[in-house]
Amino acid sequence: MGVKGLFITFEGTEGSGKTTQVALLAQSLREWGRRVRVVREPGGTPIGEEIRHTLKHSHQNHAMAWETELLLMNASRAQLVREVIRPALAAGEIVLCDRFADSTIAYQGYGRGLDLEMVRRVIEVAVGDTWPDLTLLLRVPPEVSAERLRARQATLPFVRDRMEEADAAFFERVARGYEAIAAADPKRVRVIDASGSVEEVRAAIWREVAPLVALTGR
Ligand SMILES: Nc1ncnc2c1ncn2[C@@H]1O[C@H](COP(=O)(O)OP(=O)(O)O)[C@@H](O)[C@H]1O
Ligand SMILES: Cc1cn([C@H]2C[C@H](O)[C@@H](COP(=O)(O)OP(=O)(O)O)O2)c(=O)[nH]c1=O
Repeated sequence: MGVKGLFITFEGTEGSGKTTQVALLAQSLREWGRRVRVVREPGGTPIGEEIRHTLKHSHQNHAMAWETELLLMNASRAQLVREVIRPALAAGEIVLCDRFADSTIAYQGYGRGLDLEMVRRVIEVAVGDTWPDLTLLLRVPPEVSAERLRARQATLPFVRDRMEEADAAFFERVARGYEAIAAADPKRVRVIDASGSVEEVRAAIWREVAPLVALTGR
């Protein structure tokens, strides 16, 4: 039997540890002999990275409409799905994506307050039936992610930069959105307690991923 591709996405608020855990999971899977492709959103292709730049720097004029933001996120996604994700899956690779469609539902839908049905229709144009096999939602209390971001000395996330009323309420709505997404689709979306050490979180993720990988070959 041939080895089948697997599409795994990572979701969660800024500073929840997604980028750290994507890299660690990629390492574990490669040690297991699987071919792994790591991508991030927005971005992940030359066109997508240009769009990311636009999204990141348009805060300078505070002019971007939320619908524009929605469409740009999904323009980047449409390109990534067709240029990278589908070919990689067809070749039997495991694709790990640092944020995907659920980010749009959480940020543009719940966070910005755009109509959820409209948001879903736009996402559908971008992804078609290329939906993740598994989504790991890294859940941390807001004070933990804030502390991690301070430790990273991160520049503020660009969505927050562009938000004129950069308030905690926006991020509370995003977190609530993620909870609703997880509750609505518990089979695909697995909530990971990401407040522990890097190794603890890594082990919790591996417990979810290993059985799935074993099922898809090798
Ligand atoms: N479990 C953890 N405990 C403590 N610090 C962490 C943990 N996971 C990640 N970090 C650190 O927190 C910061 C944010 O992590 P990162 O992986 O970039 O998160 P995200 O991609 O979700 O924004 C980084 O400096 C990272 O080294
Ligand atoms: C993919 C995606 C990201 N975003 C936002 C979430 C983040 O604030 C930002 C991505 O910035 P990034 O620096 O990659 O965030 P992180 O540190 O969490 O990985 O874009 C959306 O609002 N909608 C989307 O569909």
